[in-house]
Amino acid sequence: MADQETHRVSVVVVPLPGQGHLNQLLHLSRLISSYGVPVHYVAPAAHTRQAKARVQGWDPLAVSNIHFHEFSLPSYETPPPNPNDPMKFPSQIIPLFNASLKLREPIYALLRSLSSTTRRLVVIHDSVISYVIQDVRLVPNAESYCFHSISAFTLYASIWEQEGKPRALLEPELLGILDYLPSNDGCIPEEVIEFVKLQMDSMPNTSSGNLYNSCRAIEGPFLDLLAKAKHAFSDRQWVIGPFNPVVITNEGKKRHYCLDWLDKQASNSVIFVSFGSTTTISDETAMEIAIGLEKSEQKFIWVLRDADTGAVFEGEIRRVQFPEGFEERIEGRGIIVRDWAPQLDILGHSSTGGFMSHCGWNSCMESISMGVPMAAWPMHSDQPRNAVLIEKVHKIGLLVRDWSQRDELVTSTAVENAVRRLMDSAEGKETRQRAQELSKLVKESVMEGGASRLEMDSFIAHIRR
Ligand SMILES: O=c1ccn([C@@H]2O[C@H](COP(=O)(O)OP(=O)(O)O[C@H]3O[C@H](CO)[C@@H](O)[C@H](O)[C@H]3O)[C@@H](O)[C@H]2O)c(=O)[nH]1
Repeated sequence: MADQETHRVSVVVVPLPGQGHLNQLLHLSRLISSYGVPVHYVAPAAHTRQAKARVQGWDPLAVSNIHFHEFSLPSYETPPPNPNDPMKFPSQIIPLFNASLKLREPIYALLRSLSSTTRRLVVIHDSVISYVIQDVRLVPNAESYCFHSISAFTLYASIWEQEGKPRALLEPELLGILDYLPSNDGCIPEEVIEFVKLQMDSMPNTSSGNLYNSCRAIEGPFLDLLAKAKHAFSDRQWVIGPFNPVVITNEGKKRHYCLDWLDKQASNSVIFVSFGSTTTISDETAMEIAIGLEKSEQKFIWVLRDADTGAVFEGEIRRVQFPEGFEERIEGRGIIVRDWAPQLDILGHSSTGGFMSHCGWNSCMESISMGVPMAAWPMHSDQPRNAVLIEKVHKIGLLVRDWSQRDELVTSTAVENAVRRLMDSAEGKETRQRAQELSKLVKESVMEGGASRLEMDSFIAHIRR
């Protein structure tokens, strides 16, 4: 797809420096660069390194037209996560988010210098870091697009609530879904609500459109509602997900040992248990998961790592004490990974038949793309609402624990039951079948002529106009 006219447009992407955000915009950079458009990826140095080291399914070093701009930040506190905090939001990274606001000036300087090298400068920024790109309005040939890192369903639900839950214009089926909305209590601390508000207030009122890492096959009705809703100062939208590759090529990359283990397991026989990059569970909960997995008698890969800190490559790996003899008893049946695991590769492996997840939006999109049904255990942020999309809307997962019971300990019996239901029951089989059907539609949507591919083509044509 090489382009003769790459000099006509350059793209700058600005993620929030957290894994779930860095990852999506790095995948999007790959998609845009595949049209021959140069992309400038802007983040603090450690977080650029993080994004590149962790991305799966392709090699960012092999793509010559993604340029990484690594900025330094003023020093900020990097406390460890607190496993016993009942609020599971990763408060330890708030100092990093606040320090990132200092990127406003260097980003403005970068935009000014790139502005003279291109006819049009396109800035794609995460909605929750709008503050740092607000000077885009001072760059005459620049225009900005807002990327939403969460599901359209969750975004629409919050707009609907802010508007006082109007019912008049909504189809009964959609109202039925919105009526399931779990409370936002316990999702996000006050400090982060204030941080997000600052970002919304900084959003350029000249924003040229909204970009979603979603797919009409997954969230069509909610994307239509968002197109009509007055938010983010623009009614233009492009729905171009999944950003993650749906076919994985890891040529040349060292293979993780758990993939070799998966090669030896039967199709759909392994449950993958992982709670993303922002959740730290208590020793007590880890103990319940251990006992539950053992009692379920199912094969598993369990990623037992603490959430990232603000200094992503520093900090100790916590070791949880397991029940006596646990690790010997599960040998051959289960693997515990204590560091970063190749989640996309694991979900794409034919032996993986279920995913116990916190329902971060990346995890949902990756699981849906790969056709893996979920056992939803939302922890914070948008996750309880994403779980509604998984469990109620598409019926491609079940709940480990309802959000209304978030203050109670999830027992080993609850874990065992969820694992058995998903991996070893008629209900689990039907759930997996639905997940595989949805995956097929999602994969088709990013192929030539598919809905997401056409919208991506249209976005590229629009920025090259
Ligand atoms: O050992 C690991 C752990 C995580 N991942 C990857 O890390 C990403 C995690 O992203 P996500 O599933 O979205 O979870 P969080 O890291 O918790 O993401 C934050 O950001 C998301 C996007 O805004 C939100 O939806 C979440 O609620 C929020 O917690 C995914 O791509 C995973 O594949 C790995 O590859 N290996």
